[in-house]
Amino acid sequence: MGMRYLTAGESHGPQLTTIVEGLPAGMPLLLEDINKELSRRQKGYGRGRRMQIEKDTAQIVSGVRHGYTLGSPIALVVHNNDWKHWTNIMGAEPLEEGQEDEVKRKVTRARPGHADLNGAIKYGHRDMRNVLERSSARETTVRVAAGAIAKQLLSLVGVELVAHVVEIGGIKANVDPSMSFEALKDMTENSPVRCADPTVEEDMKAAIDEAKKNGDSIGGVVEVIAKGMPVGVGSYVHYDRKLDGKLAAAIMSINAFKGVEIGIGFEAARKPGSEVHDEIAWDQEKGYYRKSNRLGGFEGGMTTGMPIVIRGVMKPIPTLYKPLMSVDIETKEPFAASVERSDSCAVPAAAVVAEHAVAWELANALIEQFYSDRFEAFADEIKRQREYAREF
Ligand SMILES: Cc1cc2nc3c(=O)[nH]c(=O)nc-3n(C[C@H](O)[C@H](O)[C@H](O)COP(=O)(O)O)c2cc1C
Ligand SMILES: C=C(O[C@@H]1CC(C(=O)O)=C[C@@H](OP(=O)(O)O)[C@H]1O)C(=O)O
Repeated sequence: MGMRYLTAGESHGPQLTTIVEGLPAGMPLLLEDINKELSRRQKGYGRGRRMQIEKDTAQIVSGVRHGYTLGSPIALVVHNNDWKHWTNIMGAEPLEEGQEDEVKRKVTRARPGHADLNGAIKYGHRDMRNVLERSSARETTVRVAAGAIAKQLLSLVGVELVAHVVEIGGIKANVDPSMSFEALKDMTENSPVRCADPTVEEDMKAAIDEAKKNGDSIGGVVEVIAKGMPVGVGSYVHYDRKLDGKLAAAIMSINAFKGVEIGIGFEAARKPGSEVHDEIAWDQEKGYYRKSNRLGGFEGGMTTGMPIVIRGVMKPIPTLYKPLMSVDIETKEPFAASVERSDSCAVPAAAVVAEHAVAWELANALIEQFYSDRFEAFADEIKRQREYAREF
C-alpha cells in the first residue's frame, strides 16, 4: 500500500489542514524543511495583495516526535492570517437573526475560467462563495506542505528535484539545456525564475506589469526535473500503475494547468524515431544509461534512471480586472465581471507547486515498491535495487 494525503480548508477559513498517511517510522523530519518550501511558494513577481497578508508557516500537530516520523498519520496545519477579516462571512455557525446584512452579499456572478458556475450548478450553491473558497489555489499551500515531506523522503534516498520557469507570457527563459542539474538547483534556490540572460527576467516582469496595467493576466510554462530515481519504478503491466501517467495527472490537477509534456513531449510528433528514442549504454560506474534523455526519464511507464523531465502549461489567471462578459445567476442578466483582488501572474509559485506535486508521486511510487514500516529498511531496499540494476 502506498501513501495518501487529504487536504481540507477554505481560502478564507481559519486554516488549511493536511493529513499524510503511510510514511515509514524513523524518518528525520524538521518543521523548517516544510516552512522553507512554503515560503518559496509565496514568492514571485505578479502576485496580488493576499500574499502580503499571509506568511505561511506550518504547525505539525501529530505523527512526528523529536524530529522523527512515528509511522502514525502526520497532520499539518497552516493558519490563514486573512481569516480575521472573514470570520463573519466564513463562520461555521448558522447566522443569527439580522446578521445576514452584516455578511457580504452572495456571490452570484460567475467568473469565466474559474470553477464558479460549474461548481454552483453541480453542488446546488446559489452563493458561489461556497465554490470559490475551495476551488481557490490557496489549497496548494498544504499540497506543498505534503510534498515537502515527500521531498525530504526523496532526498534521504538520493532523489533531488528542481523546478524552474520555462516561459512567462511567451517570453522564454532560455536556460542552457546543457547546464548541470546542480548548477540549475543552485541558480533557482531563491527563485524558480532564472533566465540565461538576466535582462529577460526584467522583460518578464515588464510583461506582467503590462498585463496588470491592461487589467489582464498572463500564464506560462514550468519545468520540474527529478534526478536520482532508481530504474524500474512504476510499471507497464497495467494502465494505472504507469508512473508517467500519475505524474501527468498530478500536474494537471494543479489549478490553472492545461497541458503536460514529458521529455521533448509534443516535439516528438514532429521528429523521426531516430531523433526521439535514446540509445542505451552501460558502464561500470553508472550501470545502464541512455546517451540522451529525450524521453524524459520514462519508457513503458517506468523510470529509466535518467532524470525525469516534466513540463506543465499554466493558463493566465482567470480573474481579470478587464472584465469578460458573464451571467448573473440571480437575474440571468449579462454583466461585465469586476474584481477586488487577484494575482496577475502566479507562474513562479506554480513551479514550486508542480515540484511538490511531482515529489509526492515519486515518493509514493518508491513507498509502493520498496515499503517497510521502518525508514532505514526502506532506504536499504532502494540501495539494493540500485546495485542490482547496475549489475543486471
Ligand atoms: C499559485 C496559484 C495562484 C492562483 N491565483 C489565482 C488568482 O489570484 N485569481 C484567480 O482567479 N485564479 C488564480 N489561480 C487559478 C485558479 O485557481 C484556477 O484557474 C481555478 O481554480 C479554476 O481551475 P482551472 O483553471 O484548473 O480550470 C491561481 C492558481 C495557482 C496555481
Ligand atoms: C491565497 C492564495 O492564492 C489565491 C488563489 C486564488 C484563486 O482563485 O485560485 C485567488 C486569490 O485569493 P484571494 O481572493 O484571497 O486574493 C489568490 O491570492 C495562495 O496562493 O496562497
